[in-house]
Amino acid sequence: IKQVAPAVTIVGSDRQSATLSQAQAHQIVDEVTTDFSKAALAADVIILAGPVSVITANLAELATLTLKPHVLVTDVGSTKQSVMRAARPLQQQGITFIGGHPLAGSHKSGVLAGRANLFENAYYLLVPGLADTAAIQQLQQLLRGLHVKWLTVTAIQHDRLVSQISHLPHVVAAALVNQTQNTLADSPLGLRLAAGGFKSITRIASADPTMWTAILLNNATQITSGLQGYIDELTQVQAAITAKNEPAITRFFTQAKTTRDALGPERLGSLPNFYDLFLNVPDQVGALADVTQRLAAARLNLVNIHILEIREEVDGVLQLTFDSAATQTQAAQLLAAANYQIVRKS
Ligand SMILES: NC(=O)c1ccc[n+]([C@@H]2O[C@H](COP(=O)([O-])OP(=O)(O)OC[C@H]3O[C@@H](n4cnc5c(N)ncnc54)[C@H](O)[C@@H]3O)[C@@H](O)[C@H]2O)c1
Ligand SMILES: O=C(O)C(=O)C[C@]1(C(=O)O)C=C[C@@H](O)C=C1
Repeated sequence: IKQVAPAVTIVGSDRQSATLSQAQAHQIVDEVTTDFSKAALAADVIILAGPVSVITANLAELATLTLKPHVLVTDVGSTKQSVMRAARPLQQQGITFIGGHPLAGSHKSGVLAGRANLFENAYYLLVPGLADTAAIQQLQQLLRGLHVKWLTVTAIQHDRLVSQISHLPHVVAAALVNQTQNTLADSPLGLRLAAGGFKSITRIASADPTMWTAILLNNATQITSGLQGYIDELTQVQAAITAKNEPAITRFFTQAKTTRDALGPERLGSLPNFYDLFLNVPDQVGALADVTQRLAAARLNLVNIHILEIREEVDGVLQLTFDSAATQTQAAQLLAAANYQIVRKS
């Protein structure tokens, strides 16, 4: 919002004053307050961004206030049916509410984990409920700096899809970490041996427990049903291993590989027009700075930079994302000439 509409005054409200000071110090917000209702009464647009359980409580509180009649209320919560239910009393007063959910983010939380391009090219799901086209356009106009792909869904569709592609994976990652920790508790090396595979599948186990507890409680039916399907899948492969059923095991992996390969490499959102370069970087102080300085000196514009893996005393893999094939090629030539090993281009 700050980039595209600098004249808008953004008031940040949070229960933690340390969070508010950080947000203000980094000029993410103009004003701060721990008094939610005071901020709400003065607002033209309200974006609720606490854990889902806090969003539903916020909606109940908003219904007790006399808000500006033309206020637009929205949220960014990861579940939508309970949020839309909690918004009903507000809607009954004629206040516009649009459910929202940007489908991107990270396992990090806190105000400094955000960045201006966090949602670039990601899907941003909208559940308009009773909101009209003008209100949806107003929200999209305000958030145009996110450069997202808007998609309208119902709350039921939302919770079903997201339970499978986001909520279930978080449960699986956390369960795997806990089970590994328990199994290797008696081994001094234990988790220290965890290599790339374990780390890639469990990155999201580092996500915020408060946020995820709220999500599981607010999408319980869908998540428990997805979990049952997942348990069934595990039971089938367990039976195939016990029976030494080689074709069944190979089928299990082949089916998964075909589906996963079709998703393409990891990239921002899923727009195909990004060009990635994966290169090995030595585990040395300043390696990252050296790469970015070389690109900057050659005026090669980076869309994103992502450290995929840095293992102690071993090279790490850096994913550099460019917005054109020409920039990608120039960057590859420049870095190869500086003795960086290009692992792959995609
Ligand atoms: N992290 C992600 O990847 C992601 C992506 C899309 C949507 N979401 C959703 O966005 C919302 C925020 O997630 P986040 O990752 O930004 O979390 P976060 O922890 O970074 O931010 C949540 C903020 O809410 C504040 N808060 C908590 N309880 C509060 C209360 N009772 N009153 C006032 N403030 C309170 C916290 O102090 C914190 O500053 C959640 O609903 C989450 O489900 C998260
Ligand atoms: O990439 C991550 O770390 C995330 O967990 C982001 C993620 C997801 O599951 O994809 C998490 C929750 C949100 O509601 C949307 C996005």
